[in-house]
Amino acid sequence: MTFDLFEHLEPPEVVREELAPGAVVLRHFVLQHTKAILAQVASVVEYSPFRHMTTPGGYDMSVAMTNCGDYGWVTDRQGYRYSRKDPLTGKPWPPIAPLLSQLAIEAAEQGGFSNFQPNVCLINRHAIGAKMSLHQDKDEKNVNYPIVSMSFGLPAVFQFGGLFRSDSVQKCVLTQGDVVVWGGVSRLAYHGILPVKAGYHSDTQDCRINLTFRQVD
Ligand SMILES: O=C(O)CCC(=O)C(=O)O
Ligand SMILES: [Fe+2]
Repeated sequence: MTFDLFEHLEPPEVVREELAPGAVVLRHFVLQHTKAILAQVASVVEYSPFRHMTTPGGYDMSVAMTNCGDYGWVTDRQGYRYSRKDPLTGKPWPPIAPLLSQLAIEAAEQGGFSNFQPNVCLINRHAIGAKMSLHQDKDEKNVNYPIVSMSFGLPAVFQFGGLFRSDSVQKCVLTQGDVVVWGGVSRLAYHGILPVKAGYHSDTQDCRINLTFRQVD
């Protein structure tokens, strides 16, 4: 018989924090699914391992990445793009598990976007010190769909700005189970992650895991 310590606990209360028009943080939205989601990440990683990709400018990214879905986001000296095949394995990326798509769709709905059918899940692993500089997610053919981002493990400071790199940014700490949804007039907002501070999390040890769901076409 399996015994789940948390089986009888009430799901945690979801707290909404509006960041900007079309952009919201849903605190704890996927917290109760952490173990199942991280198990799915582990099975993706077995098939398509984490790797440090190279930017078009020739720098290795500090964040290690992999993908699941019909396409995966990749970068190398040739540029940023979506690719049907994992360049490391030469094979298609593993599929997005139904639980992951379902939760991403529900989060998008809570964010006010009811038309979302994700076909890419980019998985980021931030070791201590890893960061993601301010950028726009703009490699998707269709930017009418939102981005849904789920965070696990070590906390990180998420920066969320405006449509220009020079716009001021809001900072918010994302912790395990938090989901950020941005779309509509905020879809092309600049955002990033400050270097992850040293720490230990019992579910992810010395790293942060982030999943961003996208519908690229
Ligand atoms: O790690 C995060 O919270 C954001 C990730 C991100 O912006 C991206 O993968 O494009
Ligand atoms: Fe991004």
